[in-house]
Amino acid sequence: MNRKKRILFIVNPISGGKRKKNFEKRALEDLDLAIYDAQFTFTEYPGHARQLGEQAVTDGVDVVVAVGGDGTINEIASALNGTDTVLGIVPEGSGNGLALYLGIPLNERAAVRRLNRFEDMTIDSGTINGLSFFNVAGIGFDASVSDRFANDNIRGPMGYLKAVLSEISTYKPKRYVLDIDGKLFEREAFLISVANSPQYGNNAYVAPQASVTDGILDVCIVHRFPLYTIPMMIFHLFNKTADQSEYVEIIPGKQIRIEREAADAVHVDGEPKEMDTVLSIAVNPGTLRILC
Ligand SMILES: Nc1ncnc2c1ncn2[C@@H]1O[C@H](COP(=O)(O)OP(=O)(O)OP(=O)(O)O)[C@@H](O)[C@H]1O
Repeated sequence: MNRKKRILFIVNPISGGKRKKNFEKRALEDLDLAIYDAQFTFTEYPGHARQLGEQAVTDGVDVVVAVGGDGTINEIASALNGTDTVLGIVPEGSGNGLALYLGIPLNERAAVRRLNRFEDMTIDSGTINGLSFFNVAGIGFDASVSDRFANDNIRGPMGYLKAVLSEISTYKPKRYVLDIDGKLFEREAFLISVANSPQYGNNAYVAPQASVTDGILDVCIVHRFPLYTIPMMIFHLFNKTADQSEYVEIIPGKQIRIEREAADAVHVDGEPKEMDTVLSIAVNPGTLRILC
């Protein structure tokens, strides 16, 4: 008989603006305890999920479930990346980009029941100046929005809407020099996103053709656009047609170097990080096992 799999749920008590009290009790109603031995823990501070994930790998836990958004997933996936430990997701974030792309239900009970299938796939990851990302990393307007969102007290999709509206009228495009697999591009850009998976979250598709299993990152450059085109830009974003906009250029690549005018914020799966002028980005094919 197969031994039961050890599964650890790491719950972020602030993601998505939901406290997740009694998560353990609810999850145990839906988890198949014939296949899983379950444990639960809550994060207490930023960075804690990564530490708990590293400990779980050391302890030989089979599945570590991120109960949170893309930031929580990033921390745990960074700990599991390159190991045999499998990531599970119960989406409880504000954007839930990776979960939406993988078709993981946003309903908590349905997401827990999905874990019982134990169907896994192996996905690519990216690195940006040594930090791993699994969904999307970006600079320019993107990073300013995630910085503002992180410092605000409203989470959930409304928090993102507020951050976008506060930034959009004042944000000025900046100049960048990009080297994508040896080809040079000089661009003035509103934002540059480097996408492993196609959407930021909330079904906003920045790079509709991106795939987490193709060994390639999609570099999405959004050029300066007139303010009157904003409704059209938003339409493209939510209609999976960003690649058809005249203001958007998408270049696939594996090794990417971006030089900026100054050190500034970068977002890594939606979490703002301060980084140097030069950004070195690469794809790492097939590094993370994930339940889908
Ligand atoms: N106990 C805690 N107190 C404060 N912050 C925490 C705690 N635990 C984790 N965090 C931080 O919470 C932040 C937000 O988490 P997460 O990204 O999962 O949710 P979200 O931003 O609401 O959703 P999404 O990323 O899907 O938009 C992360 O930066 C994480 O490090």
